[in-house]
Amino acid sequence: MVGTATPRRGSQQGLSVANGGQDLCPDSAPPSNAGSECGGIEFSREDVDALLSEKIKAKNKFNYKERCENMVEYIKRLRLCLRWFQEVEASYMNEHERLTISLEIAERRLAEIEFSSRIKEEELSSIVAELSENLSSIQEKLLREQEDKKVALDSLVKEREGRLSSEKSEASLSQELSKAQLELSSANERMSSINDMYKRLQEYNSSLQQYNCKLQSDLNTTSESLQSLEKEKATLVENFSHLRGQHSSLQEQFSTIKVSYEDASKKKDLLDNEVQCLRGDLQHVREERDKNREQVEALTTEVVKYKEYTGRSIAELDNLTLKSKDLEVRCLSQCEQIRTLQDKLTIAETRVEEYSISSVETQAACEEQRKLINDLQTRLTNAESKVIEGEKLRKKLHNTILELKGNIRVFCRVRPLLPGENSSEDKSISYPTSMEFLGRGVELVQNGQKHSFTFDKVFMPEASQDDVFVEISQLVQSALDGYKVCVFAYGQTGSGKTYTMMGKPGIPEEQGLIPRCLEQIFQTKQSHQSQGWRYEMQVSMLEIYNEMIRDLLPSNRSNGDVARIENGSAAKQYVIKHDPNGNTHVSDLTVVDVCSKREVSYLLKHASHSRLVGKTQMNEESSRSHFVFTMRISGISESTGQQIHGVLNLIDLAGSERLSKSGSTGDRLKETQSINKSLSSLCDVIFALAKKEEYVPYRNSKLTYLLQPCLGGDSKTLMFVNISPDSSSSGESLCSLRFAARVNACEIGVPRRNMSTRSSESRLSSG
Ligand SMILES: Nc1ncnc2c1ncn2[C@@H]1O[C@H](COP(=O)(O)OP(=O)(O)OP(=O)(O)O)[C@@H](O)[C@H]1O
Repeated sequence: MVGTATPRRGSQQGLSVANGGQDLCPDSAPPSNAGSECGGIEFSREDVDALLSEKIKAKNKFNYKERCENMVEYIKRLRLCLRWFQEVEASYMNEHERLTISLEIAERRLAEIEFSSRIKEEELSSIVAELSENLSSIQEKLLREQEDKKVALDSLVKEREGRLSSEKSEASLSQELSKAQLELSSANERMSSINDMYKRLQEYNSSLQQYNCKLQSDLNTTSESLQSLEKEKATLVENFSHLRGQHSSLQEQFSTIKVSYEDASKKKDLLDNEVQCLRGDLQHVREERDKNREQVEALTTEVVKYKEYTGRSIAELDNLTLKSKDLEVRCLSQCEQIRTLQDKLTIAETRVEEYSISSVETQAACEEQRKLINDLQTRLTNAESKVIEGEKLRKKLHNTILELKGNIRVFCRVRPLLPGENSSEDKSISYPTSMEFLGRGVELVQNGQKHSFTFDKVFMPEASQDDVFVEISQLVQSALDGYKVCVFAYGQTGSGKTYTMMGKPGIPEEQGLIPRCLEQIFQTKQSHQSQGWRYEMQVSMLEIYNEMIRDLLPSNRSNGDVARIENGSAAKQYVIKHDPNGNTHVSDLTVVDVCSKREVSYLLKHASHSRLVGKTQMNEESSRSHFVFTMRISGISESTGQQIHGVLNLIDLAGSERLSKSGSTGDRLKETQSINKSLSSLCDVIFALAKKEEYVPYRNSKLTYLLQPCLGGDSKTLMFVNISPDSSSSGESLCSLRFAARVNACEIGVPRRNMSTRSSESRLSSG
């Protein structure tokens, strides 16, 4: 740009020189290199000045012609210069325009820069203000720091002093440090030993887990062997009764054989006597015959003598002949007699022989029978002792199984959908099918979230009343063995607690646990009688309604009582007491001696009519109270003098329900609140037991106080958690399942068998 602007200035001066000094031009000689200068694009002012001065110098040196030619040449050159100037001007104009545009752009940019600089300026001014503020605060800080510094200096002095003292203490600390290091090393050693112990404990833990698995498998094998033992016991008992039958029939056979043997021996004696007589007779007849023979011989010799000496008279001879004939006849008859007697004798002898053979045979048979009887008796005693041993083993195994399973066990029962409940909705309850959780797991979906639970047993809706009872029959046996047993049903209202405990009256297949337990108890009572056991049973039934106890058995009850209770006024005050043996007594409660299932069924019917039920939105016949059925069993073995005292508590709790859902008002609301309060007290007790807390709030409700020995004592307890499959109840079901899971995790005391060997019979104490 500088290069193009400079020629413009030079050309202006050049033109003025050319116009003003036209007379000068001819004098001036054109420079030898002018053409090249004009044709060049670069033409500076200095060049033009030099040209003019050359022309002035050359003014006087050339003549006019030359000057003209020079002038023409010079003009040509000037023209060229002019063209060049024009071109330069055009380019200048272009350049000018370009510059103007770029100037505009630059101006715009300048404006922008100015704007941004103004903003920046403002920012800067604010920063400056801020900085000035900072400065003032820094100055303040500085002042403060100076003050602090002073203080610090003072403290430095003090610190120095302190340092001196700390140096002293450092020495002592270093000693302590060395001690601490020693301690640290010992602690490290301890730590390593603890780590070792930890590893060992982990190993131990894994071995325990293995042991646990082994125990589980043992448990399975034990339960299998228990089952096989049960079967063996049943076959043994069968054999036993069969042997008994055989024994009695053999005894009968033996006695008939004995009688026939005695008859035979009597007959033999008679025959022996007869033979003896016959022998005597035979001897007598033989002697007579011999005598007669001798007589005949003597007579024949006499006859011969007479014949020789015919001097005798013919009459005498005839007489003698007659005599001899008579004697011969007698002799013949006697011979006949002897023959018949001999025949008789041989017959009698053969009969005697026969009888003696048969009596020997009978004796042998008798001996055999005796041996058989002895054998049977030893087998019988063996079988009896085997049965007793088997029974003992069964009890032991059963108790071991229960101990392994835990003394408080939880069974979950899901009832089927009832008519009117929505079966088309997504199912909220499912059951895992893996081998590990089969029959023990239940899964509940609530608000799209799945909750899994495991219990000792889960009964699906298809489970029958019998399937449920089979699982608890061992517990009933425990009550007969002298244990305290408690079975209770917990769950939301309408979830099937009463159905589980009582069942449907009048339909044998739908009988609940209580009637089935009674059947088992009375059947066992009957079968144990043959083993020498005698039992006494007593029952009591009560309900807890609005935190008050009501006696449900007839003798203590009248309609007036009910009215008074229902009005909440002067009701009988039943007091719950626990004795040191863990037995519970309720004062004034009716306790009835019972001998048969029929008697208890009658009492149960009476009690279920007396029980307070009401209609709620959730259940047509909702139990509004906790029902407690208690059976005390005392047994004595006549052979060993052993005594047992068992208790069976079967409890149907009132259903938990949400006030909002139940739609209760008035008295029903009061009932619901009372039910929920006692159930929450039950939860509190279970939670305290689960956490192994020192204080367990049993006394917070009548229910928990009554159940104290079952929950925290030495009894065998089973809880049923009843669940409704209806998805609209999933919230309540989740609460129930959570509570049941806590109960399942609880550890209560070891169950104790109430057994003694006193010979004197003692009556049960009545509550
Ligand atoms: N397993 C089952 N099979 C068939 N029906 C059942 C079953 N369980 C419960 N039911 C029926 O469901 C209904 C409610 O049962 P139930 O009265 O036993 O409930 P609940 O839990 O005792 O209620 P609440 O606490 O209100 O007394 C009854 O009609 C009962 O017959």
